[in-house]
Amino acid sequence: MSTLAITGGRVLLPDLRVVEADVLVDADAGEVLDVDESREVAGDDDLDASGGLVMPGLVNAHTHVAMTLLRGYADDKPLDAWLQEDIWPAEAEFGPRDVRAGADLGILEMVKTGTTAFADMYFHVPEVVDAVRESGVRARVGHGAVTVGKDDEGARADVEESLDVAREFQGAADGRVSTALMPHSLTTVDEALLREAVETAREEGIPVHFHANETLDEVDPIVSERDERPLAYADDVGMLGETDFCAHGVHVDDAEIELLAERDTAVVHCPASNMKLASGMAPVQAMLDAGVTVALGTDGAASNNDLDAFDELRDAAMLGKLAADDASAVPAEAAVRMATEGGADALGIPAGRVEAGALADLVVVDFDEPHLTPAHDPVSHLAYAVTGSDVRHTVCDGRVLMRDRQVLTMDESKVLARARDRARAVADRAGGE
Ligand SMILES: N[C@@H](CCSC[C@H]1O[C@@H](n2cnc3c(=O)[nH]cnc32)[C@H](O)[C@@H]1O)C(=O)O
Ligand SMILES: [Zn+2]
Repeated sequence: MSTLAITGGRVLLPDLRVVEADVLVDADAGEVLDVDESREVAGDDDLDASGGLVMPGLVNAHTHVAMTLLRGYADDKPLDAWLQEDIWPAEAEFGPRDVRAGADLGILEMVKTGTTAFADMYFHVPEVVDAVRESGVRARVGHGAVTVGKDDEGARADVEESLDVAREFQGAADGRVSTALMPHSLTTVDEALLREAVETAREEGIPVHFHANETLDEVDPIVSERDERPLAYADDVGMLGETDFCAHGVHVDDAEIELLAERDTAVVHCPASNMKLASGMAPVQAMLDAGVTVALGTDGAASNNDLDAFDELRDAAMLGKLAADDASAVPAEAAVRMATEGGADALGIPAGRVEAGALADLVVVDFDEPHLTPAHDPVSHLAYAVTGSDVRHTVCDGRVLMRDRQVLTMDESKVLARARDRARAVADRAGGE
């Protein structure tokens, strides 16, 4: 067994207490062996955490990672117009190599800003899997299926591709890749095809991930056509299981919140995307009060416009107060839990906590910075003052991916150059800016 010791720092424990301790990791099994307050650990390799805080790697539980190529491509529009007029025409120009370049760029950004696991809904998924494999991060991936605007054959093929991808890549990259059936949303996938695919997913034990109740433009037609709330429809289709997770949950009523809690279906809150597209404010404190598992997601880089999960943490704590009209809503501890164990729960991975037996998905945040001084309460800083650029080391599955801000598994300048070239060519083909 080879071991990694993370020494000299403080450690964020699962109960959110912060103690002086070293962390010993089994680098082969990718697991935390010990959190040692006596500071007597020694490992085959050592990461210096002095002046820093060892904490769980953040989980970005909803993104479209290759959309980094469209960062800043189209801003300042509502969801529907933004997707139809700008994003979908540009994405129609994406080939596999574009998705790979965008995925590499997004993963590089996430590793540098302390995210160790993410959920990704996109297309050309084999490219995303390769990017995950080579970079060393962890992800639950899926093919986003859309049937609107397609003929019967094309619609069925897209939904089948989503099932096929989920079957094929489950367990890839030494188990760091898991999968889900990913119907895009309740309004963009045909009902009969949706029911059939979800039934198959249930039989085969495949989780389901989808966009839900993001905007009123999406909720209102369902309510008027079906005379039921979107999540009642989703429940009837069978996509609110305990391994399932939906993104957004902005416009949910009390009965839908109850349903999510009863079914143990996680909601991925995406505050920056919801603000930028003016989608609305998710009732996060009400969901937490009802016992819903809430995770955090950046959504794609084109509606954020970065993949820094620490930004998301801060936005969640801020927007949660505004939504509840209560400054005590979504306190720092709740936001930190959403970004760590909430995300791990949504993705179904035993991470998000620094304790023996958990996955060794860890980051070290530098606290020796002007904007983090003094540190009366480190958890407050994590929610309100830390940014992704404060991350010193990133470890995933027991392997050091970034040491002293140097990413070891990717060639940073090459990734940036390739992404710039690919993004420019996509924009040219799409006739954009
Ligand atoms: N197979 C589909 C692709 C779906 S991938 C998932 C899609 O979600 C889109 N997307 C990104 N952000 C959001 C959002 O906030 N709400 C809904 N869709 C989004 C993204 O641009 C991407 O097209 C097709 O052939 O069109
Ligand atoms: Zn999305």
